[in-house]
Amino acid sequence: MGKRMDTNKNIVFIGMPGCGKSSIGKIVAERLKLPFYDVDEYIEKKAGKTIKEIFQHGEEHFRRIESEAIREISQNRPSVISTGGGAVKVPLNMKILRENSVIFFINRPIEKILQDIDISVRPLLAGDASKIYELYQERYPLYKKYCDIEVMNDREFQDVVNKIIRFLGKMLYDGLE
Ligand SMILES: Nc1ncnc2c1ncn2[C@@H]1O[C@H](COP(=O)(O)OP(=O)(O)O)[C@@H](O)[C@H]1O
Ligand SMILES: O=C(O)C1=C[C@@H](OP(=O)(O)O)[C@@H](O)[C@H](O)C1
Ligand SMILES: [Mg+2]
Repeated sequence: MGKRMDTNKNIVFIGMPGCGKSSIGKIVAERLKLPFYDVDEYIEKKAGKTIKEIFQHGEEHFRRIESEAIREISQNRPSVISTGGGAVKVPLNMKILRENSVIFFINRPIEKILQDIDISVRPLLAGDASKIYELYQERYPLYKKYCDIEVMNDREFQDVVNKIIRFLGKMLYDGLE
């Protein structure tokens, strides 16, 4: 039997923009009766601006604000945290999260993502949804590298959430290894 899971860990979701992190995170938090933080929402509330407006000052500017938000949110343990799709681009974000979290990679087929999302509110895809394929090539190795567990989101939300909760239960019992 492996090491027991520290029950004080955050539960973090990473994955492509539009893969379901915000929706799934919210349901998992409700089911586990834990506080829920969506990093993008937290940033918008704190800055009083939309993500799109913040991006007008450049991606680097957004990434700095995003890192600060991740650092602040990760201190409220235990919480459920849905990151933005690009959080994995900054190694320090992942160092902070890996110290005190269980990290789930939500993987959703790109075709399904393209069916659902409104690209106008996702600055990196604005004007050209096919950019998502390039993003996927670039980021897939990072999502794999930083996650503890990969979960496919190609069914109903409730099925995916049940799977995540079963994993967490198993971890509590057996540990991560
Ligand atoms: N399993 C699913 N079933 C139905 N719709 C889904 C599913 N997963 C994601 N979606 C839809 O995809 C869109 C993006 O989801 P969201 O939670 O905002 O993703 P993210 O936070 O990863 O960008 C939403 O409209 C959401 O309802
Ligand atoms: O992939 C990215 O770089 C981004 C994803 C967005 O979040 P979602 O993954 O929730 O769409 C948001 O943080 C911002 O537009 C940048
Ligand atoms: Mg989101």
